[in-house]
Amino acid sequence: MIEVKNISKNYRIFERDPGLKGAIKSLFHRKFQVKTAVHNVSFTIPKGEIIGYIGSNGAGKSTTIKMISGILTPDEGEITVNGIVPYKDRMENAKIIGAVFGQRTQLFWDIPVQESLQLLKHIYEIPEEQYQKNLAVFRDVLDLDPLLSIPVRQLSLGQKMRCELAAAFLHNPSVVYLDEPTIGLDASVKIKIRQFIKEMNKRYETTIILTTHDMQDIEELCHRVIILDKGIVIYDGSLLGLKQRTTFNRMIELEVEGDLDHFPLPASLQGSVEVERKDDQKLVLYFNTAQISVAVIMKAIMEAYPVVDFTVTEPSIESIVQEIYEREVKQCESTGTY
Ligand SMILES: Nc1ncnc2c1ncn2[C@@H]1O[C@H](COP(=O)(O)OP(=O)(O)OP(=O)(O)O)[C@@H](O)[C@H]1O
Repeated sequence: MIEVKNISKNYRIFERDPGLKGAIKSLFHRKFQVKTAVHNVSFTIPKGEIIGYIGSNGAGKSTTIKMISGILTPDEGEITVNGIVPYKDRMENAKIIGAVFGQRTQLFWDIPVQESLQLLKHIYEIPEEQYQKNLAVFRDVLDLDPLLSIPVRQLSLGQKMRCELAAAFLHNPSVVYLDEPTIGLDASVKIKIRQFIKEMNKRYETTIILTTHDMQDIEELCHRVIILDKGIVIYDGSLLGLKQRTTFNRMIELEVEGDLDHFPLPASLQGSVEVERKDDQKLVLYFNTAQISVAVIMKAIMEAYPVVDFTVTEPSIESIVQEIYEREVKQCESTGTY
């Protein structure tokens, strides 16, 4: 269980005038700006939950993860991970957590993966039986066999990520932080990695905090999402609830035979749907199922248009998150708060 109560973190960014004169001056008068990366953030994550911690670049996601994993100390507020205060008891905390930080590696660059995993076994004092059992699962789900004898520096990005995940879960941590685990990977590796995360969560009830810009990761892995914007939590709730918050929760893409100019929107749909014209034959209708059903729209459409093809889809989470950001910005502008 992770409990985060009212944490804030500011960074001091030192400023220096250009040139030698500036360098000498800065030795005596250090000017700095204060940047608030995380402001008054609170949440609780029960054991075994996978949460998506999302937000735009610079929103404060990594800073939060660094505080929960004990790398940084919050300026204000409190954190406990399974009862341990991570930044006070780093050694104890390290035993119960695992982490994958996008571009960094915890494997040893020049030695074969298998030997890196052996070293981690000794560092974490993993019993032989547990090590062999976990390795067997990782070899199977992450398809590690062809990679074990290769030094990390010779692996591709996707191959390295599969090994990083094995390293992060090797000691059966109860909490794992995954920072962009699928960034830059091709579709088949992404699928494999998501399967692995699901499998670990199910098998060992591992609590997982996932930061990602890939909304497919969120769709497939998380029931709950926390959205951060400029260091502040702007949404904490279910993925379903997030989808329901959007103005339009469905869209129908439509292709007609002939020119759309000859077919005005049926009067019964006016006011209930928003229309986007793609080209002479293609149209997208946006609407909310709380106001009007797909069946009512389709009946009116079939009567009014010579329909060739149609699809009913949900808007992407990316567009929903974008809408929530924009709503937040407008609210801040109208109240004068930022
Ligand atoms: N070491 C640092 N010194 C000064 N400012 C920092 C430092 N680390 C982060 N920041 C600033 O704090 C803010 C939050 O950064 P953070 O890395 O937590 O965001 P993020 O949500 O993880 O972004 P991204 O999605 O780009 O990784 C940003 O404005 C960033 O410039």
